[in-house]
Amino acid sequence: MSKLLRKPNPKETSPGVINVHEVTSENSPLEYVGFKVVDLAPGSTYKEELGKVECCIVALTGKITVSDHDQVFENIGTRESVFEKKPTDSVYVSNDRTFEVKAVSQARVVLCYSPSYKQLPTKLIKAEDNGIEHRGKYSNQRLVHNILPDSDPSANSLLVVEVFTESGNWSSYPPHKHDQDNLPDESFLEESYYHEMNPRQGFVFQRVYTDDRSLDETMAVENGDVVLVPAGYHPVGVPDGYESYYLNVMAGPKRIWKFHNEPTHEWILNRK
Ligand SMILES: O=C(O)C[C@@H](O)[C@H](O)C(=O)CO
Repeated sequence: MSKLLRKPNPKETSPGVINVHEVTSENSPLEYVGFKVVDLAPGSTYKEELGKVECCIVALTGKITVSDHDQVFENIGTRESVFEKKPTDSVYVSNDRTFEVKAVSQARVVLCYSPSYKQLPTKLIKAEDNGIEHRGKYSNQRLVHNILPDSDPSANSLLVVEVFTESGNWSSYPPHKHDQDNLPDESFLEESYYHEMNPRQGFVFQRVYTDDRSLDETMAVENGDVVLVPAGYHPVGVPDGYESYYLNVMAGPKRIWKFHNEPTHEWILNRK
C-alpha cells in the first residue's frame, strides 16, 4: 500500500460539515505542509482556532463567507467546477487567529496550513489577483493559477498554486525536485497534491522518486485523491481523453520556490 497516496475519507464533523481529507504532521511524513478538504452543505459553518499555524482558505467550488472575527468576506468563490478553469477567491489567515467559513451554496473548501510564528494581516486573495501562466510546449502544456506565490509576501511559509493539464499532456515535468535547503541552487519545500479529473472517472499517474531511489512510488491517482511529496521528483502524466486539475501546497524552512530539474531529462525544455 502506498504511503504517499490518500483516498477521500469523508467524515461528518458537525451538521453539514464533511471532512474529506486531513493531512497533518501526526498522520503523514510532512512537517511543514498540512492540508484539509472540507465539504459544506448550504448554511453550514466550519470553525477553527489556529495555533502556531497559518492557513490559506481556498474556495475551491461553491460560494462561502469567511470571517476572522475582525473582517468578513462575503459570498466569495467563483466557480461550480474547477474545470471552468477560472481562478477562485482565497483568504489568508495568520497564526493564533480564529476563523469561520459559512457555506452560501454547496461548497468544497481547501484549507492549506504551515507552521507560523509571526502574525500577519488577514488578506482576501481575489480571483483577479491570481497570476496566470501558460507553461510548456508540445505535450508538456499546462495552465497555472498562482494563488500565493513566493513573490507575494502575504504569508510566512505557505505557497499555493493550482495547475490544469490538458488531455495527453504532462506537468510537473520534466521532473523537478525541491528537497535540499541549498539556496541559491535549490530550496527545501514539502508539497501536497489534491487531484481532480474531468470526466471524473479519469485517472492520472504520478511518480515520486529521489535520486538514490530510496523513495520511488508510481501511483494511479483518481478523482479527489491527495498525493504527498515529502521529497523527490514528482511528475504527473495525464491519459488521452481526460483533463487534470491539481492544487499544490508547498512549505519549508524558507519561503522560496527554487527547484532542480533532473539533469537527464532537462533536454525536454530545450527542444525547438
Ligand atoms: O509547472 C507545473 O507543471 C506545475 C509544477 O511546477 C507544480 O506546481 C510543482 O511541482 C511545484 O513544485
